[in-house]
This record gives sequence, structure tokens and C-alpha cells, in this order.
Amino acid sequence: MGNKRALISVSNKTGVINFAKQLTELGYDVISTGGTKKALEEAGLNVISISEITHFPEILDGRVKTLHPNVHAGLLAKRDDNHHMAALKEQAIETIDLVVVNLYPFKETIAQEGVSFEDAIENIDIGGPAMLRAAAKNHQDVTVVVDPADYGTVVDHLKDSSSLKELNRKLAAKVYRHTAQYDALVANYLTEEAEEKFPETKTVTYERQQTLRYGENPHQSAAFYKHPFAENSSLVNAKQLHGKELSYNNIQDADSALTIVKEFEEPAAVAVKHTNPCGVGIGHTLKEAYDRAYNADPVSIFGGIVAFNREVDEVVAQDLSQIFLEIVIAPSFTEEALNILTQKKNIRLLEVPVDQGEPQEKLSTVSGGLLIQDEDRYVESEMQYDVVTDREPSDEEWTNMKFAWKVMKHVKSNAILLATEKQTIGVGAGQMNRVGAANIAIEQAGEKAKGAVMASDAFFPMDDTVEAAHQAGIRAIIQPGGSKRDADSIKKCNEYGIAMVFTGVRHFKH
Ligand SMILES: NC(=O)c1ncn([C@@H]2O[C@H](COP(=O)(O)O)[C@@H](O)[C@H]2O)c1NC=O
Repeated sequence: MGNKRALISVSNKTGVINFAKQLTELGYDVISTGGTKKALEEAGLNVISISEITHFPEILDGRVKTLHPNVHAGLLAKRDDNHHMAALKEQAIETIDLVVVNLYPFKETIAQEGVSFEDAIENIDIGGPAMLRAAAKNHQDVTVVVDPADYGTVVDHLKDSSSLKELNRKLAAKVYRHTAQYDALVANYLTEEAEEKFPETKTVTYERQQTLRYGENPHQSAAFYKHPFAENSSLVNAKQLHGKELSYNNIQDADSALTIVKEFEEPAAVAVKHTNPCGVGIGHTLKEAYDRAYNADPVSIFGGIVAFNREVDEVVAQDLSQIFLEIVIAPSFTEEALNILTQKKNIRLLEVPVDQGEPQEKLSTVSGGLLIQDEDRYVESEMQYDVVTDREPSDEEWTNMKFAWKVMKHVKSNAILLATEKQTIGVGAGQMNRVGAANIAIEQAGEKAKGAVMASDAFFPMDDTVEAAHQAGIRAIIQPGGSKRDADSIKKCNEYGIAMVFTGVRHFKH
């Protein structure tokens, strides 16, 4: 019996020379394709050309190099099956015991700005996945390595083969995860190119970012996965500058705060608790914005998450350091701000660009299924603001209504939000009836409700919310409109001199 044989064909040549050297030392004959062979030979290794195995040249610009029975039978033959081994002998095919393949960089190619369709297509690897999948299927006899990070482990297991079988099985699973993701990326790219929005099957693919200590509760295990093409301005791309590892709930809340703060062009501060905004403020300066966000609800912000859309400086950091916050998120922090905030052991600081980016597909699971929808975005310039009451809102009311509308969109339904002076003052979130949400917001706002504005995520089914608003002293209401009983609400607003605006757009959030 001859030496064991390793077939090496890699696009990413990181670490491959050293690995091939070690394989040679372990007694393997190395077979390679064009570019890999060249790299190995330049490093002084003896390499058998794939053409010597296939008795066929590499053709079609590399589209066909390893796609040959002499390769695939050598990979797929079951060594403990006499018929298989007899068939190999009959055809003068030798077994291949180890496969080292990584694929044409399809993901990296399509991530490039302005990549052509032809380039993308040419970067779909065919021969590589075929070998990987064949070797992985026959992992009882073949070791298959798709990730350069595994080279060291594989060498260790070849030197001491007592647990090689277990390793082969793990490597095989890794291969199928890898080729599944590879194909998912190709499928998704072509589906997008064909402008098919909701195809008959949907394959989503994510990459593990980190395992988490636990999930929403300590008895739930959890991990955080990253979209392969996550926008820069997303939480997965945040740089943690200080503090403990993020928890599952931290991640959800931080994502919510980041999403809300992206709504604003002007300096803004957003405090979040349990994914709902508890205090939001905008201002000429970040300090002004933060003061408003803080004063909106100085109780709920405690232990919360605060996001900013401007650099956090010493002045704001000083204020932030006065209370316990789980996380502060900002596009950057000045050195002075970092000096102040890093004194606090328990605060986490996240640096992430804050910009709207492209709207993202939103996925959520239900038992046995997956819901997919567009992100809830609207272009403000395309919004219709219909004044439906006798009284027009004042300029100040307009400003506050538009501000309230932007924040309210991110409050769990049924949502009622009160605002005044570019600051939220009452948030009624996640209630089962609208007037209940209004009452919570009103109670929280107290005296501040007088002269404030109200925003509602969906229409008023009856005039009871207007009644509650009037009792609290609210002067203007913004809501989608569209109820059968809109006329009752409009009548009541006119009676009380409240200005009301219909947007025609609903913003449920479940
Ligand atoms: N067509 C084939 O038969 C084929 N066999 C292997 N490959 C790929 O060719 C690459 C290595 O090529 P080279 O050794 O020439 O640099 C690897 O990414 C490997 O997955 C192929 N290329 C694409 O399909």
C-alpha cells in the first residue's frame, strides 16, 4: 500500500504551506490544483499535479479541475466495503484520505462596491464544494478541512489518532454548515438580482458573534449571531470600549436605543428600558438633548441604556456618571469623556457609527414559522399631514408632534406618547387598549401634560382618548386617522379647541 494522500486546493492560502509541510512529514503525498501547487512548490514541497490523478488538464479557466471520478471515487469509496474497494482497483483509482479545500471568495466578491454580475458568477465555486461534500459524507474514512483555523488541531489528531473519528465527524458537520452558508449566499444574491422578494423557500444565514452567558432569563441559553452583510451602523459592529460582556437583554435594548437615535438629524439622546424609549430629547447641543431625555423620566432611566448620535464629551459624560446606566452608545467618545466613564466598573461603552443606512429586512419567529417584513421606514418628505380640526397646530405644536411621531413609532403597541419642548414626557407602551396607554402616559406626564402634544401609533376607535387628552390639558394630537368613528374624535377636538393631524400612516409595533 502506498502513502496516504492529501488533496489540497485552496483559495485562501493562509497557513497552507506550513500545514502541507506537516502533512508531508506525517507521510502524506500531497496532490494540488494549479495555484495551490505553485505556492507549495515555491515553498520547496513536492506536489503531485491534479492532472496526474485525473489524466485530464484543468480546463475552462479553472471551471473544471477536480470534477473527475478519479477524485470523487477516491473520496467516496468506503474502505470497509469490499465492493467499493474492488471497484477502485478495477478502475486503477487510489483513495484520497485528507481534503483541504476552501472556496472561491464569493462573499467577499459580492461585498465589493460595484461588483459585476459576471464577477460574482465566476466566483461561485463548483469543484471545491463537490470535494468538500464528498469527503464530509465519507468522514468515517476521510478527514476534511475547510477552515485554516483547524490546521493545528488536525495535525494533532493525525499524530495521535485516538480521537480522529470524532474529529472527522465534527469537521464534516462544519463542512456542511460552510457549504450551506456558501450556497445560501449564492441563492440570496441571485434571488435579489432576479428581484424575487419572497421566494418559495427562504434560507437565512448568520455567523456566530458570541455565545452569551444566558438568554432573557438565567435558565435560557443564548448566543448572538451576525448577518454576513450587517450595516456598519448596527449593533453587531459596535466596538465595546469598556465594561462587562453584553447580555441578551442588553443587546435587545441597545439595538432599540440605537435604532431610535438614528431617527434624528439634530443632537439627540435616547434612553431605553425593556426596548421602549423612556426618555428622548433633542436639542442644539448633546447636553441639552441629554438633559431633556433625563428629565423626561428621571426614575425609569436608572439602569437604562442611553444612545447618542453625536460624540459624547466631558460635559455629557459628567452627567452620565451621576446615575447607574447599563450601556452608553455613541458614534465616539472624547478622551476626557472616556476618562470619566471608565471610572465606573459596571457601565458598558459602545462605539458605533450612527446613520440610517439601507432599510433592513425584519425577521421574527413564531412557533413553527418565520415572519418577514420590510423595516418600518417612511420618508418624512412624503408624509401627509392633514389637519382635520378647525384649529391649525401652532409652530411649536408642529415641532413637538413631528418629534413625538418619530419616537412613538418605536414604542410597543398600543402606544401613546406625550411630548413638549422637544422632550418626551409620558410613554404609554404595550397596552391592550388605547385609552389605557393614554392614561399611563398622562399620569406619568402629570402637570407637564398641560399644553403638550399626543401621538398615537394607530387610529382612535372612539373619542375616549381625546376626552382623556383634554382632561390632561393636551393641545394637539397626531394620529394616523382612518377609524369609522373619526368624526366623533374630530368633533370632540373642535369642541375643546384641540388641533388634530392625520398622517395616514400607522406604526404598530408588536
Ligand atoms: N472546478 C473545479 O474542478 C475546482 N476544483 C477546485 N476548485 C477550487 O479552486 C480553488 C483553488 O485553485 P488554485 O489551486 O488554482 O488556486 C479552490 O478554491 C477550490 O475550491 C475548483 N474551482 C471551481 O469550481
